[in-house]
Amino acid sequence: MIRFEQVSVTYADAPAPALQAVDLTVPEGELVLLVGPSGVGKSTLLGTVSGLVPHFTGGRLRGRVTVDGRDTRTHKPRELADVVGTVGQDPLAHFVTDTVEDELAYGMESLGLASDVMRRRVEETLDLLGLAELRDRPIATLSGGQQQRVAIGSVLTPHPKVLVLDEPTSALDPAAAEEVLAVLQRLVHDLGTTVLLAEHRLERVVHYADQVILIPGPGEAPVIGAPERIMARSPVHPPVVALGRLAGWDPLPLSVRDARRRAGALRAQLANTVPPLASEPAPVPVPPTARPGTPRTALGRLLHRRPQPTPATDVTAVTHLSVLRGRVEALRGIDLTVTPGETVALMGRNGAGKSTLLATLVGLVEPSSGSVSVGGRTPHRTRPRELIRQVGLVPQEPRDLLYADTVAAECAAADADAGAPPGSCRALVDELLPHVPDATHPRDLSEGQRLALALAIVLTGRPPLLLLDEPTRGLDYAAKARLVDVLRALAAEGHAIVLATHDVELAAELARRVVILADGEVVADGPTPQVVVSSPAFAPQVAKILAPQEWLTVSQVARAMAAEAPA
Ligand SMILES: Nc1ncnc2c1ncn2[C@@H]1O[C@H](COP(=O)(O)OP(=O)(O)OP(=O)(O)O)[C@@H](O)[C@H]1O
Ligand SMILES: Nc1ncnc2c1ncn2[C@@H]1O[C@H](COP(=O)(O)OP(=O)(O)OP(=O)(O)O)[C@@H](O)[C@H]1O
Repeated sequence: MIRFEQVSVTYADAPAPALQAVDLTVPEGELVLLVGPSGVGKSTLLGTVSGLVPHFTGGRLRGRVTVDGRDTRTHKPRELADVVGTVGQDPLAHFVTDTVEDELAYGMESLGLASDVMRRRVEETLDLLGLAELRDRPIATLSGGQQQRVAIGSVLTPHPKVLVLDEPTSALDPAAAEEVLAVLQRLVHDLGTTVLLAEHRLERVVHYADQVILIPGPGEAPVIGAPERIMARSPVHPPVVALGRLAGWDPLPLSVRDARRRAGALRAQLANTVPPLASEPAPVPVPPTARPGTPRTALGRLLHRRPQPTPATDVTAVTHLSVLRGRVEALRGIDLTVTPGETVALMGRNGAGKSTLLATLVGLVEPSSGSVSVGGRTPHRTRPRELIRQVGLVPQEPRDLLYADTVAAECAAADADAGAPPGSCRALVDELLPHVPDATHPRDLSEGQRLALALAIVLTGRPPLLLLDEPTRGLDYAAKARLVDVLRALAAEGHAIVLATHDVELAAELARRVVILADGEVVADGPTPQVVVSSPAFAPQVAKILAPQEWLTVSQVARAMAAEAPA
């Protein structure tokens, strides 16, 4: 259905091709998963199928890509629209109408479908993706995950033969991600649709794939094959595969169910070992601003070189907080206290109120009742200049924080805003991610680079309370591990960290405490193992495989096995 013949793509002014020597075929009626580390050209490959590369991105495409026999270079994306449905990494940028229902109908209208067909498909899709209650809502008022569902729904309604999806579950809660993948699988099985999708969170998708395409590194030729065969050698792989490799399981399991069947011996081996703490060292009961002594980490030293802001009181406290957004009661009666050095994961389904809670802590949203105190101040009544020394938010879309034309200008502005010496923000960017060029427009950075820049800008103010909204969207496993190191270092320096996330693996790795929101209320709040191990939605893969034992991550198991091994 999709054929790549000797395809290479070189963007304007790029020193090397973003994609090289791609020669493969995606058969009709299969779900094919595209994997590889960040920046190897996955989005570029998907773009050549929908025609966005090179028609919209510029650059030079060599070789030939055909979809259902049509050459994507000679057909404009518009002329491929009846065959290919595409969801990009940033759905918000591609919405064309204002409300949910209109957006679902738009693609069909452009293709001139009969109105009774359109009506039926809109209803079907609203149900399929759990959007019925939101049908009249302006898209701009939806939560991140709700918007992503609309974007997926809008490409399903025209029933294209081919679906091309770039990280379609990145903003979805775990249950919604499973539902969307089940829908895609149904289209593949029942309608013979061909699906090509790129995803970083392989734990969510690999067991649905008929085949996997791996691009192992920049400029390297892709390989395609059965998921088990590719996962056995892939540098990016989900925890279930990492555990399988560690335990020497052959064949390698791809699903929790297969792994549980093989895990008897490992469970017995670990039965008498108490899982070491997966997360950061014990909380430091002193706020970062008042902490004496020499910081232990490079990042800590970097942060400490800067002038100390006024000492803040230690805790963040939210009491009986309720928030109204439009007519939606987004938060109801929330009580929450966060102490210095604590890392808290805020989880819950799409629309549960996580982003709203973070927005309230930085004063972007006013409580309708109850109170919020951050460093002794009430956020929405505090001047921004003063507040950035108490609390910083890295938003779900880091782009929302970036205004300047270059990385250098962003950093200079951040230094000035925070009253930090020139060069402070830039040094932080380098620490987080080397080789981010000064002169690049933030728009042209990769997802991971943009996140590093946003994080550095926020950290320049050295806020004792750091908030991150879905910080692992678009990050590969290596970048995620770096982010974990950085956040652990910050927690060790006494920063309090609250992260809203759907990434159960990140929460298991990083957070000592998990708070679960449902429909605007706190429904669970406790130590990570206790909250997540028995939860089908929020348990990480290792917990599901080794339950009822309370192991959360592969690194915990690896440490325990190493400690047991004879010297
Ligand atoms: N429009 C563009 N102009 C110039 N360079 C680009 C453009 N889009 C992507 N690139 C560069 O091409 C390379 C491949 O990018 P691409 O987005 O395809 O990678 P990816 O594998 O999808 O990465 P990620 O997993 O981070 O999304 C990167 O080095 C990127 O900076
Ligand atoms: N401006 C607004 N007007 C009306 N409703 C809104 C507005 N902003 C948010 N909401 C609603 O408030 C609820 C909470 O949204 P919020 O963004 O806090 O959820 P979330 O838990 O962060 O979701 P996600 O996981 O999808 O990011 C959702 O039902 C959302 O649709």
